[in-house]
Amino acid sequence: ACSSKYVLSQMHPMWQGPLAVPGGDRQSPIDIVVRKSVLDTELKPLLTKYDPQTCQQIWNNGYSFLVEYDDTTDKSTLKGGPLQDKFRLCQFHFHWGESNAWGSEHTLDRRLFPAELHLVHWNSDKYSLFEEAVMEENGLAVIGVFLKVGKRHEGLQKLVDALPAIRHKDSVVEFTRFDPACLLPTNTNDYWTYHGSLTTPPLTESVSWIVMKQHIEVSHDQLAVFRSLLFTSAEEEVQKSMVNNFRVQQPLCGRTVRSSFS
Ligand SMILES: NS(=O)(=O)c1ccc(C(=O)NCc2ccc(F)cc2)cc1
Ligand SMILES: [Zn+2]
Repeated sequence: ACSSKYVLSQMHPMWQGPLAVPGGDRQSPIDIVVRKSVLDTELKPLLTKYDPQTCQQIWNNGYSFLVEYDDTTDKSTLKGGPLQDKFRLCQFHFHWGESNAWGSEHTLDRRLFPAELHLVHWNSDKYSLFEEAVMEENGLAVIGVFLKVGKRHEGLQKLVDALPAIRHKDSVVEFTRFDPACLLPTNTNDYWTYHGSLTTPPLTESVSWIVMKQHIEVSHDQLAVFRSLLFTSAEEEVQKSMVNNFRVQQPLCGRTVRSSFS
C-alpha cells in the first residue's frame, strides 16, 4: 500500500466509503513494535505549559468530542521532545471502543487499549493558523496517551459530567478552566515518536506523533459515559452510539519509530 500512488483508506463506518489519500506513505495510526524502536539520545523531555484559562468549549463533532482551547496566543504550548519549534494547543479529544477490549488507535506490540487521548498542537513559530499548519510537513504535534480501565480519574470527571449535554452531533457547551496537564501520565519523559498523519479526514501527513509510554487510568463507568455519546444529530431518526471511532492501522512504509528511553 505504500508504493501505490493512492492509499485507499479502509471502508470505515465513520466515512461511508473508501477515501483516496495522495501520497500515503506516512499514515497513522500504526502498531509500535517496541523492540524495533530506535533510542535517540537527542530526544529531549516534553515541555508542556498549559493555561486552564484558555479552555473554551466542549463539543460533539460527530466523530469524537473535542475540548477546544483559545489558540490565538502562546498561553498553552508544547516544546521540547522531538520538536524544534513551539506548538500551540488547540484541542484534545479521544478515540474508544464499544467494549474495553479495544478502542485505541496506536498499539504497543499489537496490544490494544480501551481508549486513546490526543492532544493536538500546531507550529506557531512557523504558521499563524491551525488550518495553515495542518497542510505542512512540520505543522502539527499530537501527544497520544493510552487509557486503561482501573481507578477513577478525578481530573477527568469534570469532563465526563459535561458529556450528557453534548450527546448529539454538533452540540456545544461552554467548558472552562480545565487543565489538560491533569490527563498526562506522571512520567512524560518516556515516549515514542514518528512522522505520521491525521487519523481522520483530510488525513494530511503533517503530524509529529508523540506516544507516551505510561498510560493513565480511568474507571469503567467514566468510559461508559463516552459510549453514551451519539454519532448522530438530534434530528436524525436512527440514533447511533459513538463507539469504535478509531482508524485501522496503516503500513509503516519503512519509517523508524524513535524512543526517548531504553
Ligand atoms: N485523530 S488526530 O489527532 O490525528 C486529528 C487531529 C485533528 C484533526 C482535525 O483538526 N480535523 C479537522 C480539520 C482538519 C484540517 C483542517 F484544515 C481543518 C480542520 C483530525 C484528526
Ligand atoms: Zn485523534
